[in-house]
Amino acid sequence: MSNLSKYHWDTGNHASRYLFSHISAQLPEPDRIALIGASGQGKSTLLRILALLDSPDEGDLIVEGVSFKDINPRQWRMAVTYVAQQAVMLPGSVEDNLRLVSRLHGTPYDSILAAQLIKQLGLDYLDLGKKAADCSGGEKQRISLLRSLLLRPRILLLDEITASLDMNSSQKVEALLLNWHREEGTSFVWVTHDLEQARRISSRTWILSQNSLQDHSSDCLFKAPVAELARKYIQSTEGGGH
Ligand SMILES: Nc1ncnc2c1ncn2[C@@H]1O[C@H](COP(=O)(O)OP(=O)(O)OP(=O)(O)O)[C@@H](O)[C@H]1O
Repeated sequence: MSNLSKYHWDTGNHASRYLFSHISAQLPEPDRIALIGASGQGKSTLLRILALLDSPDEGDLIVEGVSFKDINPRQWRMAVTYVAQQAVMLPGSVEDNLRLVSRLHGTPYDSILAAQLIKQLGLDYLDLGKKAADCSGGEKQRISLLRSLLLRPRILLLDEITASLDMNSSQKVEALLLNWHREEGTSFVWVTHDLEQARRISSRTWILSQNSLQDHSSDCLFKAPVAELARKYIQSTEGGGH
């Protein structure tokens, strides 16, 4: 992304007209990014823009040399896939939900991969014929992740996807995604409020704060004294974008 900006809904009520302003970052090679920042800084909005579910007001997004302006958004979303915090289940069974992705994109349904992922995510007890709407929040979250992985995107945008999971399920998701990154070369940008999780899953950490984006090596960032880290993390609340 290059010089990306999003204006506030209502510029009149804010010190700045920007939710975030002229932010840039590159993924020169497959990478693991944690995206952190105080509530309301625009992390979800940024992920939604990266997936073309919302539009930037300024700037450009480029994947493999192609600007978002020159590509069909559906094709873009096959390569850059957003996994929402509140998983949305489509009508029908769990299996209908998993098959939907291939139906939509005209690709064959990889039932072997689906079975592997179901197991790795600890969902093998689940009856695939069960109505997806009747699943628990944590089950829906994992089904929605699985649905996205079946697309084999280049970049996964993960919005607090372990927020409603117990520790054991959360660890399974982390292990699966780290392994997926290693084996498939998929990059991810993972929004989390859990700094320990950010440290475990990322090689770089982006901090969205005071309308701008800081890019840190996670190794260096998480070696910093806690007070320094907390200052970097929360300075956004001290009269930044709001
Ligand atoms: N153009 C805009 N698009 C999206 N959100 C906007 C816009 N202008 C202002 N906002 C406000 O900015 C905030 C951005 O919310 P968003 O969910 O992106 O933040 P977040 O950093 O993900 O927060 P949280 O950590 O609480 O999930 C919201 O309060 C929203 O109403």
